[in-house]
Amino acid sequence: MSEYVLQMDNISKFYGENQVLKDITLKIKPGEIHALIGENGAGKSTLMNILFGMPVINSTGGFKGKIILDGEEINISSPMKAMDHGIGMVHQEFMLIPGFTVTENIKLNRERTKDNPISKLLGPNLKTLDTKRMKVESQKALNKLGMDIDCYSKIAGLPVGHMQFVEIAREIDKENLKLLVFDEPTAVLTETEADILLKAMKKIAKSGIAIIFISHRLDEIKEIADTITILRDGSLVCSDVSTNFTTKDMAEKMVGRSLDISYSSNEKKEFKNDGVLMTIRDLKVDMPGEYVKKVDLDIYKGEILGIGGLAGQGKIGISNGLMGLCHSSGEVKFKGKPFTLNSPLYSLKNNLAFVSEDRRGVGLLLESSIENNIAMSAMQIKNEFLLDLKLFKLNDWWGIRRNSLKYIKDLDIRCSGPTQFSGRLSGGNQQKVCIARALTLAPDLLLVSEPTRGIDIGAKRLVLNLLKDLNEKFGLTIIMTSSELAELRSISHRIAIVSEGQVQGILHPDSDDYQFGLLMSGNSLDDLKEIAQKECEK
Ligand SMILES: Nc1ncnc2c1ncn2[C@@H]1O[C@H](COP(=O)(O)OP(=O)(O)OP(=O)(O)O)[C@@H](O)[C@H]1O
Repeated sequence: MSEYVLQMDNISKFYGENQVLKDITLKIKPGEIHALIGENGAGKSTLMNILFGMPVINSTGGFKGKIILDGEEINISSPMKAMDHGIGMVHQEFMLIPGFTVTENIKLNRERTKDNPISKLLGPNLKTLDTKRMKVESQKALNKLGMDIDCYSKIAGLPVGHMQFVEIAREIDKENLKLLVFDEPTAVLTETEADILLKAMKKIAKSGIAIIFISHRLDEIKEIADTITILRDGSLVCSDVSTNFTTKDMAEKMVGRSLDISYSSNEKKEFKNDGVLMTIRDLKVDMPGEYVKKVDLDIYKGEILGIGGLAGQGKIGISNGLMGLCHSSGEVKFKGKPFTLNSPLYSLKNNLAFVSEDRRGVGLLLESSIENNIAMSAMQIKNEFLLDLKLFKLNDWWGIRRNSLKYIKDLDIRCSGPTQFSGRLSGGNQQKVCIARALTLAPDLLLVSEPTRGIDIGAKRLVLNLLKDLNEKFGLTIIMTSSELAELRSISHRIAIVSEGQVQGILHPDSDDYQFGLLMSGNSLDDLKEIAQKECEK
């Protein structure tokens, strides 16, 4: 019996001329949580795609090196083969079928069936689906993760956090599972959900299943990983037990230079108040899992308004409602004029731009180039990057190229060039393309939802600094929704906390942690004052 459940020996991979993995060796013991970290584009997903036999590997010339499972060299030519070998993968982007229920997704291709009179007569192909048993088993898998999700709900419409748990439940429901790969599982989760997941991962590892854990959240890696392997530009930087790293060490080894990883609060959080840009009254948004029940807010011209709160409380719904992506009602005024809800086109034409938390669903054309993706909305909405030749219009390729090169540089989009397909970028770099597209619209109000999700620690700072610069230099008004309070605090002028579909209160970013915590758990500003008064009297 081998000491390692998995060995990947001397793995190298080229995409065309570009060598994205250089002689990587990875060794994983049973029951170990092995973190794989590196900047966006370092090669983590490619290494895991090789392990999982993803078609993109074979169709681009295969790879060099050996994969050894339980001491035996194996050939993983497809994801099906990987699953047969007991390798499971929770993908960075969801692989769920939206029109199917939670149970149907968990049990897909592994359905339980039972006999009926016809199947008894004519053979097992005519057996009936055993929905009851499938539901019980799916529920059990979800319970193991500490999640209470209705197994009969359709996937479409579930909050992204819940979708993530369904993906994981599907994997742990498999009987021969030996190794489970988590590719940024907490990127779409709130802090509370992430805590639940980390605990569940520890439980899964304790049962003897090895875990490869890819994450950009270094604190959680420090918390649960036994071993850490760091990749940089396709090369292995080091691999060691986690107790030998501090969070700062990890960050510096990832980027190859010393790095200040603390979020500094915005030095001067004063903005020039040029009046109200948008008033929102009695906003209701019908976003499943993120219902907005009654929101009243004033957005000041030139401010960065942070919106925080726990998952499922409605913070995500506000931007999706204003952008017309979910049915909403209420009275909204923009620049003093009534603003029409429920029309994405109207919102875009009226100079709102949105970077969605769901970059694949609402975001990118994956089979189109980076430069097209960046220019697309401005072409469609504002007729930009088009040469008007009276009878017809031509794409202004030079303008499109120049614009994309600017954002590739400003946002440090790691790519082979502006013509690379967006679908072939790493997840974090896709997020940067979404941001570039929104900025190309030169909006009056930019709504960004979880803008640094899936982005590495160096790039995170870059994106936040960019938002801050746009605000300070050009007076751009920004609404940033985020699950990370530290991130909200670092650039927002005010932070609205949403709980139970309502804004519970608006705090200054330097307010104490406990004040944010109390608002998040449904207390009002009056409750806060009362609690503070009682503390004083003690
Ligand atoms: N299908 C593809 N064709 C060409 N190049 C690709 C393809 N997929 C990935 N790449 C390139 O391979 C490199 C490694 O990408 P990979 O997705 O493995 O990075 P990553 O470390 O997982 O990044 P992230 O943290 O952003 O997910 C990147 O330069 C990327 O542009």
